[in-house]
Amino acid sequence: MAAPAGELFAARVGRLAIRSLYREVALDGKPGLVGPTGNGSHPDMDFTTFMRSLQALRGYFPAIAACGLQRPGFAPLRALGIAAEADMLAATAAVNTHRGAIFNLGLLCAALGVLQAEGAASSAEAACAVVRRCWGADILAGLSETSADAPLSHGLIVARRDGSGGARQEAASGFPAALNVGLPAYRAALAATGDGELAAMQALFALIAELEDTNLLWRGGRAGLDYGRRAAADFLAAGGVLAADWRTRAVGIDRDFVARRLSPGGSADLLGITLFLAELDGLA
Ligand SMILES: CC(C)(COP(=O)(O)OP(=O)(O)OC[C@H]1O[C@@H](n2cnc3c(N)ncnc32)[C@H](O)[C@@H]1O)[C@@H](O)C(=O)NCCC(=O)NCCS
Ligand SMILES: Nc1ncnc2c1ncn2[C@@H]1O[C@H](COP(=O)(O)OP(=O)(O)OP(=O)(O)O)[C@@H](O)[C@H]1O
Repeated sequence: MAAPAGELFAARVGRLAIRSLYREVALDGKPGLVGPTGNGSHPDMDFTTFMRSLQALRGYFPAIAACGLQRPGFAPLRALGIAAEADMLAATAAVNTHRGAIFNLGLLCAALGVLQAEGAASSAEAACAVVRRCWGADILAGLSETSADAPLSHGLIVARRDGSGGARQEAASGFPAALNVGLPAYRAALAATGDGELAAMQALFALIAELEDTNLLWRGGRAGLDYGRRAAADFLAAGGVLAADWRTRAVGIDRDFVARRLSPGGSADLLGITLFLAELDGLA
C-alpha cells in the first residue's frame, strides 16, 4: 500500500534536513569547527561524534515536519525538540553537537508542514516568515524563563551578561542572518564558481562576519566575538573564496581560532540552515 501524502512529505523534508547538516559538518577547513579532518576548538568531539548524532536525529526532522502539518502552537514543537536533544546526548555521550540545529532546523521543518497544510508554495522567505509569525513570541518568551527543568544554558548566561538574543532572537525574527547574509553569499559564490563547497565556505565566512554568535561570545566574550567577526570580514574583503590564496588564509584563521579556543558554532548552524533554505524552492 502506498504511504499517505503527509508521510511522504515529512520524509522528504527530513531527508533534506539531514543532508543539509551533513553538508555543513563535511565541509573541510571551517575555522574552529569540527570537520572530517579536524576537530577545531572542540577537544570533546570529532566527525564521528557528529555522524552518530545525525544518525540519532533521523526520525526527529520528519516527525517535526509532520507535526507542522497540524498547524501546531509552540508547545508540541518544544516537546519534540527536548526529546531530540535527549536522543542526541544519548548518542554522543552527553556532548552537544546539534543543540542549535535541533532548534533552528526543527522550527523550519515544522514551518514547511504549516505551508503544506495551507496549500502555500514552499520558499526560503515563506518558511522563515511562518516561524516568525506562528511561534516568534513564544520563542522570545524563553529568553526570560528559568526554572528547575530549564536550567541556565550558555546562551542564557550570555544573553544576560552580554545582552545578546542569540539563537532565540534569530529564529523569532525569521532567520534574517540566513536569509539576508548566508543565502545571498551562497548563491553569488555558487554562480561565480559552480562549486557548492566553495559557496558554502563563502556563506560561512559571511555569517561569521555578521552574526552575534553566542558560541563565540561564550568562549571569548565581546573581545572574542569581535576578533572572530573581524577575521571573517578581512577574509571576505580579500576576495573570500574567489581569491587565489583563500585556502592559506582560511588555514591561518583556523589556527588563530583554535589558539584562542574560539568556535563559531552558531554560524555553523546557520550555514546548515542556509543550505536547507537554498534547496527549498520547488520542494513541495
Ligand atoms: C533555544 C535553544 C537553541 C537554546 O538556546 P540557548 O542559547 O539557551 O542555549 P545554548 O547556548 O546551549 O545553544 C544555542 C545554540 O544555538 C546556536 N547559536 C548560537 N548563536 C546563534 C545565533 N545568533 N543564531 C542562531 N543560532 C545560534 C549555537 O549552535 C548554540 O549551540 C534550544 O536548544 C532550546 O531551548 N531548546 C529547548 C527545546 C525547544 O524550545 N525547542 C523549540 C522547538 S524545536
Ligand atoms: N561543525 C561544527 N563543529 C562544532 N560545533 C558546531 C558545528 N556545527 C554546529 N555546531 C554548534 O556548536 C555547538 C557546540 O559548541 P560548544 O561546544 O561551544 O557548546 P557548549 O557545549 O554549549 O559549550 P562549551 O564546549 O564552550 O563549554 C553545537 O550546539 C552546535 O550546534
